Amino acid sequence: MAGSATPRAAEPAAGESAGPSTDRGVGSGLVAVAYSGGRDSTALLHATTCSADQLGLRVVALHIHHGLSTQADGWVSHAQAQVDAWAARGLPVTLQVERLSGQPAAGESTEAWARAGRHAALRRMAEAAGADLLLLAHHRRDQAETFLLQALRGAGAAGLAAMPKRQWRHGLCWARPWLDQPRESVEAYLSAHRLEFIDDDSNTHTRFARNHLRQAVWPALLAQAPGAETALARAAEWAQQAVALQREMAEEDLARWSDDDGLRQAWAQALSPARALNALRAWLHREAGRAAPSTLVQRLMREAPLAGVGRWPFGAHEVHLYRGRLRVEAASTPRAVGSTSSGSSSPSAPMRRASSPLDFLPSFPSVACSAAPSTASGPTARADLDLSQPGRYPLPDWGGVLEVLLVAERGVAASRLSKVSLRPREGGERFQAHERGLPRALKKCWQSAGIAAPQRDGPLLYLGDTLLFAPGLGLDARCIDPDAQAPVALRWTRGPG
Ligand SMILES: Nc1ncnc2c1ncn2[C@@H]1O[C@H](COP(=O)(O)OP(=O)(O)OP(=O)(O)O)[C@@H](O)[C@H]1O
Repeated sequence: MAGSATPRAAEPAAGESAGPSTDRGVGSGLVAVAYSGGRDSTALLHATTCSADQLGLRVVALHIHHGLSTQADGWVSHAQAQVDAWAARGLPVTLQVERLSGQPAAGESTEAWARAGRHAALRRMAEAAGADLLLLAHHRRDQAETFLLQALRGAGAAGLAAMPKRQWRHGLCWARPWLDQPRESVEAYLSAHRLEFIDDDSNTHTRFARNHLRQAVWPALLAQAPGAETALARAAEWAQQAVALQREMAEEDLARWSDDDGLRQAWAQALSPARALNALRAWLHREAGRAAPSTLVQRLMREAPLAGVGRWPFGAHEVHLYRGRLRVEAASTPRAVGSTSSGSSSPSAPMRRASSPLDFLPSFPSVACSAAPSTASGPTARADLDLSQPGRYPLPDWGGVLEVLLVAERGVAASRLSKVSLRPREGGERFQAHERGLPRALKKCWQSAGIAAPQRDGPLLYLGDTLLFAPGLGLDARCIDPDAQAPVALRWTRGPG
């Protein structure tokens, strides 16, 4: 494309080996181009139209009027005049315009609102026109900027992957044929063809992060590191490859650990922490149709593997844990905040009725199973127990089952549990919920965690004289060993073992 009169840039769009996707788009005989009237999309529309002419295809230019700028009507007129002029010269191009209605909600960024509205409108218009290939004029600088902006927001691999070259969404292939092209090539093409374009005043408005980056940060960066654009765009490609791998891995793991009934709770124990996290994130996305906030993902990783039942808010949805499976369901009211870790049904968890408390038991793989100590003589007596092997420990005298579960983090070394004392509550005990917190009265901890009296009903576990575990609350943070080789956690469930 650079400086040449040949509309080479459109060739990738029409003939690039994008597999059946691109072939199908061109096969419909119609190519759609998202045309703002600005520098880049003017060049792309021209190049595509010239290529289409040679290939016997038609082009529809799609222009979105965002209703944000007082100049937007003028941009529509410019776009129409440009397309009419090319059509008058016999080029196979027409224009479609759609005006967005509404405005950003309170607190919503104008840029994000405009992007979402524009994308929805482009999709509608391409579909109505009968095109299944839509070209966007992003180039390498745009890709580098997107990577940088995502990095500054602390994005993960998916965000750093920036924009894909092509992507099928709802039967439409969104393609960016110039994503590898430097901005200078687009400029050279414009001047070689003496093309006129609109200079959008919002591009000089530093209110938007991207524009600020373009005007203030980018020139300084290029002065220091001339190869920054290429390097950042390449980094985005690495991230795309990482994301593709993550997807493949998640598909494999979810095929094994999830089905129509939800995600099996044992997924977290069965997979490595990074893989379990990846599968969870993909599953939440699949179930809710949108990415889950990382706070929720982290929380589920921490709490869901150990909870008996639970609910975690997720926007208009809730993640429910019931009978060893996680499910994403529509949020119900009143909403319970947080999860419960007891195996008994709690008043705040009105899920499907369970015929017995055992129905709430998740199906963790038990590595070992040992019986209650023969010395146990009732819930009021003290007893020692060897809990150094993961597994289920039915304690009929206490009216429930203790489980030792392998966990990825926030556990205690199993080897420390060869002599654990079981004691009834005597009053005055202090429990520490968080590593950075302080020990507080056990009763207060139960109250603030919303643990109802029946769920507290079980043995307190001690290592020597140090409180190790309390029913409904889990491990005392003072016993958690961040460097434990095979960390385990404990869970108490009332009901017959
Ligand atoms: N109002 C619009 N109508 C149709 N397509 C648009 C519109 N705004 C942007 N696009 C499409 O999205 C691409 C990226 O837009 P963006 O505003 O991020 O970049 P840009 O560098 O300002 O692009 P341009 O120079 O083409 O306006 C554009 O090149 C164009 O293909």
